[in-house]
Amino acid sequence: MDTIHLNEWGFVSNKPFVIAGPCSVETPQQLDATVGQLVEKGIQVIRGGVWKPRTRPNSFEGVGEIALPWIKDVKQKYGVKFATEVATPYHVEKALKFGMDILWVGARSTVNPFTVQEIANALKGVDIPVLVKNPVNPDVALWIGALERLNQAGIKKLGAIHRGFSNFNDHTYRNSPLWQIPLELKTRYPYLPLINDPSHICGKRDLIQMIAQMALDLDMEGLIIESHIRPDEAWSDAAQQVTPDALNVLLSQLHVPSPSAENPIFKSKLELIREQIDEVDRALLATLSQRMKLVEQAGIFKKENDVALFQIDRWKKVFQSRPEWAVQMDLNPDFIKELFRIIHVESIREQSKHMGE
Ligand SMILES: O=C(O)C(=O)C[C@]1(C(=O)O)C=C[C@@H](O)C=C1
Repeated sequence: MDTIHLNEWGFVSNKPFVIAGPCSVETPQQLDATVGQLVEKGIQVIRGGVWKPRTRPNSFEGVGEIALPWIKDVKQKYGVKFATEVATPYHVEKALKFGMDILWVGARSTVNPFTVQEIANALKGVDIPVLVKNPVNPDVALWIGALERLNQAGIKKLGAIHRGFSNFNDHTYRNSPLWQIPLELKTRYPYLPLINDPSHICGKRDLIQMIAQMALDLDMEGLIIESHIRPDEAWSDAAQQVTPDALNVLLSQLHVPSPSAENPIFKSKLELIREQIDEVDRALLATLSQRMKLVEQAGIFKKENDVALFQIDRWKKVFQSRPEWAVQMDLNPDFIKELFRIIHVESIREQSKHMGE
């Protein structure tokens, strides 16, 4: 993708790049008071939903385009940049007409290539930063596809927002963070700015600090956080919004690690540790290879005796004992469970190679 780095967007200097503001623009008074306080705390880029895609009908779906002149007014009054969500070409047209500075594509739009393409077409020839939220489902290809569509339409100031993924039974998060997905995106596109949205991941304000810190520890470039003058009275997402004061405290407590250290002592020590990791990984692979050879032998033996490959009783024992062993060795049992699940699939795949012989 042919993109322009965040530092060259013209208004981003600090790390993290912070976008804050209400979930929804509600009234001119709410907007003015919230933006006024945020500006006092040093926030220069405001977010605010005008059109809100809601899961259920009859929920508050944003005040709509009547908010656009209010936004124009606060932009002028406070000298801030403003970001909002667009989901249709009509939204794009209206947002551009009222001088919106940043647009974002929401998670429910990112899942639909037709919608993304329509938005991209409406943005042809426009030089505006566009941020693409991850799709609601953990599909990195769909996320990349949406970014590519916008990029091919000529949007170069492009960024991604990690807002978490829909889940069924996660009682901790509103949207599970599944950090491996944004990390995969970052691995493939290291220069694409990645902005974390702890408000939508958490769904409640007390976890925001922890998620925001995690995002910075993973070297994400920015944060988009919902802030409202009176969060409990907010017309949408009340539980996850924080006051501008609380936001200020939260931001001041965040620590921004440097992406890599130039200090030569640090570098040589890390190099030493990495050499040891290389050695251990080699031993790990040798052990895995040894295990696979035994599995292969077991497979041939089972085939000779016309016994099924999948041995449920044995497998249950393996699957139960390894996480127990893991605890004794200070390893996370859930990780080991997952690892052995993958190993078992590979064992069966390896053994089934011999089935036709
Ligand atoms: O014990 C066996 O029968 C094996 O083939 C080994 C193994 C394993 O990977 O541990 C593989 C497949 C079976 O379902 C159970 C266990």
